Amino acid sequence: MSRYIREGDNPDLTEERRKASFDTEAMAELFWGARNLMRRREIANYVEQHREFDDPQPTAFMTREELIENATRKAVLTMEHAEKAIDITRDEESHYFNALTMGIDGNPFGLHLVMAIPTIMNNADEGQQDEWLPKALNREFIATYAQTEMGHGTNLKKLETTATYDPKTQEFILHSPTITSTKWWPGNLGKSSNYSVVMAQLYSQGKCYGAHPFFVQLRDLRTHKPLPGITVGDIGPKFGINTNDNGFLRFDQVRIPRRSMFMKHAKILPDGTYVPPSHSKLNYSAMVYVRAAVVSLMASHLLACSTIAVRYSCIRRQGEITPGTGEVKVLDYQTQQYRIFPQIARGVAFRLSGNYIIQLYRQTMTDIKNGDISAVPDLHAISCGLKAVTSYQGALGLEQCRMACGGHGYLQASGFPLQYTVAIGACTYEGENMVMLLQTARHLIKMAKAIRSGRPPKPNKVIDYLFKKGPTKCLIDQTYDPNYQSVLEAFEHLSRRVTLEVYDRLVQLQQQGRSYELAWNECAVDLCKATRAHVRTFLAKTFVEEVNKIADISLKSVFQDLLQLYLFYEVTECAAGLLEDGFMSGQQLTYAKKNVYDALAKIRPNAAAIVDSFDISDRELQSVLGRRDGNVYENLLKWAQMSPLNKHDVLPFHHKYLGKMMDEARQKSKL
Ligand SMILES: CCCCC/C=C\C/C=C\C/C=C\C/C=C\C/C=C/C(=O)SCCNC(=O)CCNC(=O)[C@H](O)C(C)(C)COP(=O)(O)OP(=O)(O)OC[C@H]1O[C@@H](n2cnc3c(N)ncnc32)[C@H](O)[C@@H]1OP(=O)(O)O
Ligand SMILES: Cc1cc2nc3c(=O)[nH]c(=O)nc-3n(C[C@H](O)[C@H](O)[C@H](O)COP(=O)(O)OP(=O)(O)OC[C@H]3O[C@@H](n4cnc5c(N)ncnc54)[C@H](O)[C@@H]3O)c2cc1C
Repeated sequence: MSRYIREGDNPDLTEERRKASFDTEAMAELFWGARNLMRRREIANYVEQHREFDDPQPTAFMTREELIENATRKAVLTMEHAEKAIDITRDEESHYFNALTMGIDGNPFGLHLVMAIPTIMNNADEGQQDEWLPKALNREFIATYAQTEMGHGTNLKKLETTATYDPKTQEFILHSPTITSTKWWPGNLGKSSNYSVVMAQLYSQGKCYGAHPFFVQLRDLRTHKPLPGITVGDIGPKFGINTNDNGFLRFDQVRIPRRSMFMKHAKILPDGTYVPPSHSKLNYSAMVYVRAAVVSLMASHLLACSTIAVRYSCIRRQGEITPGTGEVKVLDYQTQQYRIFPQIARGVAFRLSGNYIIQLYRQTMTDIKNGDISAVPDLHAISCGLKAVTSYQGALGLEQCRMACGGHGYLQASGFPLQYTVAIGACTYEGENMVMLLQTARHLIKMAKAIRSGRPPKPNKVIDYLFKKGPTKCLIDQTYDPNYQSVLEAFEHLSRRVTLEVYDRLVQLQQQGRSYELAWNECAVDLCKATRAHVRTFLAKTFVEEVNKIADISLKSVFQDLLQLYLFYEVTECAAGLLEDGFMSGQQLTYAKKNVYDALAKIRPNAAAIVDSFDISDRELQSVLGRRDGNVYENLLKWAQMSPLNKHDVLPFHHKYLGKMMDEARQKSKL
């Protein structure tokens, strides 16, 4: 019996769990890996046993100051408990523990862990690492990553903060020369951090060498007051992540020692001589890390929101399908399935590619340490495209889940506002999505040039297919092929065609006299399409490869249903492109649609068990609609009764305004 079934649960949800064709626990093991799943359970138990991690009230009812104080309290507790609760050397355990204890809306250590420590690990030289890393890991300071300025986020070449080297004192002078040079956005900068990685234009011997990272103390270690010459604060409430004190920062001729510059790659010698790095973008590795991590992060958001939507749709009865047979669970409507199940499938696809890209990141960082930088452009290209596509599709998917839950989906109690507002940040941070799509397109255009000139680069799993000659006509038909060769070939065909077409147009525009840059801008929409097609191909192939590795037949069959849905849903999404050149026929599109509908029907009886197997606890979901026990209605009422507005039957200012107005209106009407 499923470990998710307990006495007192909503019977509709129990009925769904009993219907499953597979063992939920075995599926959870397959999804997370046996060891990880066991550790997740142990960590979750640990947190449940320590009630001090509980929020004093739902965070939705807290003011911003209360939110930040609560997050800070829990962050300190988290660090105090970490060594007892988890193996701190295992990232998976840290991420899970942190998510359970601190939630997803931000915490004072967010940027310290995600960007500052990776920058120290990858950009500090040995001496600097010896000095900074133990203190960073030991929480002797909290650092953030200050790069974006009020005037520039994308175009790093135009950052205005300067770091001018003074050989006489062997110091850099940090300065913010204009209002637009104010650092703006860095997470945890406003109030929590006392150190920061600061990106500034490096000047030495009268020459500018471009943006470089510096490690800068911002606040006094004892009083926590900003150091002389430093102005720092919170940028105010935002669309979401209001638990995070995203900040602003200005420097007024602040002097820092020469060794504050990160010197693993580029260096300034004491006399001011600049030593360039082996690759000009090695200083950007923390950004590459977060871009890669976003893919898994989007998987987590999608799987959490589809868990909420599926569970709620199992207990929500509304309307009849066959008149007179009683109200159905809303999950029985095909439209509901069409809204929610593709989000599950995409979540799984993102999880699988997310694992791949993080491994590639780790391998590339190791290679760089050993002096091999050859994988840097490939990692950059695929991580930019994946970050952009998964954050965008993730955002759309979360919104579908919310809308699938009707009015209650619009409540903060649903958990959707928190998930959505956190998730959509990823469309912008770490490189705005259009900009990221265009970065991948740069790489694709190089590949197109190589194809046209008949000189393929050295073999590479991600782009090799571009150099293949695929079928000239789509081979999708009604026969079942577990390798989905014809679908993958269709995606490859679309990617290859769009890439080559936009390359040819770029060349043609230049032949007509446009500069490369102007031609590029005229082709930008299609360049983004090429990236999307390439990323779709990558996600799809990774999904197929991973499903083919599953040994257990009953579990494999569930994954195959999700894969079928994923692939044919993507075919329908890019149908215009496949039909445009006559590669796919209308009949084949009809087959694809039929495959989507068949997959929805196959997934339907397993849906509740599938989302259970993602093993997302109520503590993580923070959702009344997505509760494991399905007891939504009584808990919605309890939740509303906790609203601070309900502390008073009559609001203290009622008689001052509305009461007075109505009294006066009544008086007047009596006259
Ligand atoms: C369940 C799993 C949970 C896991 C949880 C784990 C971690 C948490 C994950 C998520 C984080 C959560 C919270 C954190 C939230 C927010 C943090 C946000 C932080 C930030 O936003 S920091 C600021 C980020 N800013 C940017 O991204 C700026 C974007 N701009 C750029 O990157 C670049 O300027 C540019 C647009 C890419 C262009 O670069 P530029 O310097 O102008 O160079 P060009 O001359 O145009 O290009 C030259 C050449 O270099 C290539 N290039 C560019 N960048 C890179 C790179 N990084 N690596 C390699 N190569 C690069 C470029 O493509 C060009 O190549 P060519 O060969 O074509 O010339
Ligand atoms: C939640 C959140 C957290 C953040 N955390 C941090 C942090 O910790 N540290 C930090 O340093 N920064 C942080 N940022 C800043 C973030 O990295 C930038 O906002 C982001 O890189 C985009 O830059 P921008 O805001 O200057 O947008 P702009 O570059 O001004 O972009 C505006 C619009 O112009 C378009 N555009 C710009 N350039 C191009 C181009 N070359 N081609 C085509 N279109 C273009 C974009 O599509 C975009 O829609 C954060 C931002 C957010 C929202």
